[in-house]
Amino acid sequence: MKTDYLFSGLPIKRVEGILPETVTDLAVNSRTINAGGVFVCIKGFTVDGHAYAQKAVEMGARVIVASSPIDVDTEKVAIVHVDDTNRAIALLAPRYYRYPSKEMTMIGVTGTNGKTSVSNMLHSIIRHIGEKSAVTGTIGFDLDGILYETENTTNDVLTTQQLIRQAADEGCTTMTMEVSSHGLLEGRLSGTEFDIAVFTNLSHDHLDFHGSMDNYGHAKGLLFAQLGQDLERAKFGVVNADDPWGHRMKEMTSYPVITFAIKSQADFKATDIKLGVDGTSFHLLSPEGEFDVSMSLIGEFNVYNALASIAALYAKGISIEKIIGGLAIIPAAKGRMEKVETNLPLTLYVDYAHSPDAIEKAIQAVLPYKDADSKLIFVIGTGGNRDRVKRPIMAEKASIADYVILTTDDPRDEPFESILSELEAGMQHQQYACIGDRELAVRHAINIADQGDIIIFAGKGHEDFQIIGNEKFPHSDAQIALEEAEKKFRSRFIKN
Ligand SMILES: CC(=O)N[C@H]1[C@@H](OP(=O)(O)OP(=O)(O)OC[C@H]2O[C@@H](n3ccc(=O)[nH]c3=O)[C@H](O)[C@@H]2O)O[C@H](CO)[C@@H](O)[C@@H]1O[C@H](C)C(=O)N[C@@H](C)C(=O)N[C@H](CCC(=O)O)C(=O)O
Ligand SMILES: Nc1ncnc2c1ncn2[C@@H]1O[C@H](COP(=O)(O)OP(=O)(O)OP(=O)(O)O)[C@@H](O)[C@H]1O
Repeated sequence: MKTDYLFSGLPIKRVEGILPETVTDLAVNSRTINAGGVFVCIKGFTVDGHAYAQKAVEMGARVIVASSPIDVDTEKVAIVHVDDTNRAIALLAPRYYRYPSKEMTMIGVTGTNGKTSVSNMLHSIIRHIGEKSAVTGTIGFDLDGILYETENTTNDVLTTQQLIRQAADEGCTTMTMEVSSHGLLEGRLSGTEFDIAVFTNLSHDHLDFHGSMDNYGHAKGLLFAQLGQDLERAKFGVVNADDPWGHRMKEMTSYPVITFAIKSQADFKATDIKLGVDGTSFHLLSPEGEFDVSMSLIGEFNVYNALASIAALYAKGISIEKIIGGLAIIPAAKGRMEKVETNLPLTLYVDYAHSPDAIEKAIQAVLPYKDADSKLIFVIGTGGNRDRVKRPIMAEKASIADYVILTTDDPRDEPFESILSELEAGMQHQQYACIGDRELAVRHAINIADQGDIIIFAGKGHEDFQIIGNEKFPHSDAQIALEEAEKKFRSRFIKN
């Protein structure tokens, strides 16, 4: 790319050395920059990228963008001095990738719970009707059926633009992105033009980062504010009218807002909801008339997720018949109330609930189907060195289950004892155990289970690791549970 073009529009304080005519890469990581590239030094939470400028030069960088003094040989490399490198990369990244979000319908999904579930519903339905689609989020980057690992739910601004470019070049008509409040506040979405912004709900989470619910809600609202003011373009907000924050989101955009709800008046409303053990059906009231909807996903929370998806795809211009045709056949997102296949006499679910509201919703999804003489066992852990205020509230919600096993979910550097005692403070009954080692906690759940019991392993979802210290160790709730259950139940209950 022509260097002049890349840097036009960037407020530059001064340039040292000679800028090359063209550059071949744009990077924020000295370890992966290609020769001939521009390295932007980012001050992170852990290290300062300015310390890696020399390494980037050794890798072949031709230009360094910096906001602090750096020690490199300006015979070999040009230094572009700016005030703020975070703002610089936010301007450079979309330009370098040629503003790719303008080439597709971009859908952003935000909210405390349901982002992954709704994003994957949208992606699956779009693919079902025969269009190419991409989605990024907690599970990774799914480029029309091929999954790539990513670091964050909402990636850094450079990765984001690179993934959008990949999706556009692949011919995707739509890209759906899970939008985290961290991502919005840190400007990771700069240069991403969304067409549809979806808000699922807001409840207690991440208060260690945001400080208050008001700040947290405001951060989510940035997605709606960032729809912009170019009212010539057809853009839409989609909000949950049953959530008090739905109205606040509506105030943050000038674009039309479509509402969905179960309890309140809304454009898309579910009535006559039938929650089954193997699926859900409801009657849909919509601006296009009434429809019967059925799907294999369980729990009332998935009715909300389905309504959000129907409203967003309606905003994109897809017919409601086609949308509900797709909904009828889609599987649960990986690790979201996902049933573990087994012919042993137990029902096992792996779930990603790690906020108080999600815990309550996950338990309520199965409680009605439990036999009177069987138990619902709930295994729940929380992360170390993160939001401590939510711990007792998580245990309080988990107490709806008959038996609760309190454990850890990425303890990091925090001792098991402090995590467990803060969880334990919220327990509402005595039927529980505290077991810090998650593997032992999963085995204990199987060992206290009787035939016919239901166990939900919550918090890890799709993840196949446990972070202890700074290291990721392989860990799968489903695999450990099946192994233990085979030992315990196979000989006892399965004849032949
Ligand atoms: C606290 C936080 O936001 N951390 C993010 C941040 O990491 P960091 O600031 O520690 O980065 P750093 O290691 O200091 O590096 C600074 C710079 O030096 C560069 N560097 C570093 C080393 C080197 O050898 N060479 C080099 O050039 C790095 O590439 C980077 O440009 O920048 C990284 C790259 O973009 C992110 O992956 C990382 O997210 C971490 C993994 C994280 O846990 N973030 C959480 C708080 C988060 O953002 N979560 C939300 C989801 C929340 C939800 O559940 O809803 C999310 O969107 O993921
Ligand atoms: N609409 C919803 N309302 C409340 N709880 C939900 C909803 N959808 C899913 N859940 C519960 O929350 C858990 C997490 O769901 P999901 O991964 O879709 O949310 P998320 O917003 O992507 O979460 P995260 O930000 O942690 O990745 C699920 O496993 C389920 O237990």
